[in-house]
Amino acid sequence: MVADASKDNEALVMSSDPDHPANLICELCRNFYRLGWVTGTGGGTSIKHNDHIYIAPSGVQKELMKPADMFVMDFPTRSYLRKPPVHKPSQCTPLFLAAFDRGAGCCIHTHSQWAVLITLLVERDFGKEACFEIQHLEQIKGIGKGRGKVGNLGYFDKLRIPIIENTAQEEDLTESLEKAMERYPDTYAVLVRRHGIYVWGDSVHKAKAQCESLDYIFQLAVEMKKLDLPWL
Ligand SMILES: CSCCC(=O)C(=O)COP(=O)(O)O
Ligand SMILES: [Zn+2]
Repeated sequence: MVADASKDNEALVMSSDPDHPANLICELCRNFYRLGWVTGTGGGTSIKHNDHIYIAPSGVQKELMKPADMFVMDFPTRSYLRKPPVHKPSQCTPLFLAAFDRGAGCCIHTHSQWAVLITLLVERDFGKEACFEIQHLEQIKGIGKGRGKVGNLGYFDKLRIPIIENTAQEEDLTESLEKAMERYPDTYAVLVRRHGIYVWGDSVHKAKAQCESLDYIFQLAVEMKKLDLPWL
């Protein structure tokens, strides 16, 4: 039986376990705010736990969220089990779902300035999907080889992160994000020009570690560009 979303269903989000997804999203977003990843209500995080998707509200200060603010969706039916009446679910929801459809357990969306700068440094190639490419950095080992593949990239592997063009509304990014995921089946991230990045992983731990590794690489790549050092 599917629960009635109009009822509070507080039990779905109230837990003393710090690893409960509703608690984790709040804790992660507080930390991401300090990194400049979810500034001014932008960005966010969603977690899939078994058949439940935990989604933050839209347009709220992500570092101030409480577990009771969380939406809970039933993944197989895409119906809401819990809808806090004062909010709408994140506009990023269809993009998070695209990652969950491909086996992710957590998806992080940041507005990191390093990610945005990378999208400005990689030229738009009309008719072709733009892609950030870099090689020979130790931190590349922080990124998985791809869905269904064991282990992480090696020092001599090339890291490729596709870049899609921004749209007026976040939801309208879904189609191009899905196309980029199909074109780059091994990627765990997609950059959005002049906007930010979506990063996912099999687990919360992996999504967070990959997001941190990528942000480090993007910052380094921007500094390398300033010094005229090659990425490849
Ligand atoms: C200044 S934020 C603009 C919307 C956006 O890009 C975003 O990531 C936030 O979406 P949400 O609906 O989760 O607030
Ligand atoms: Zn955004």
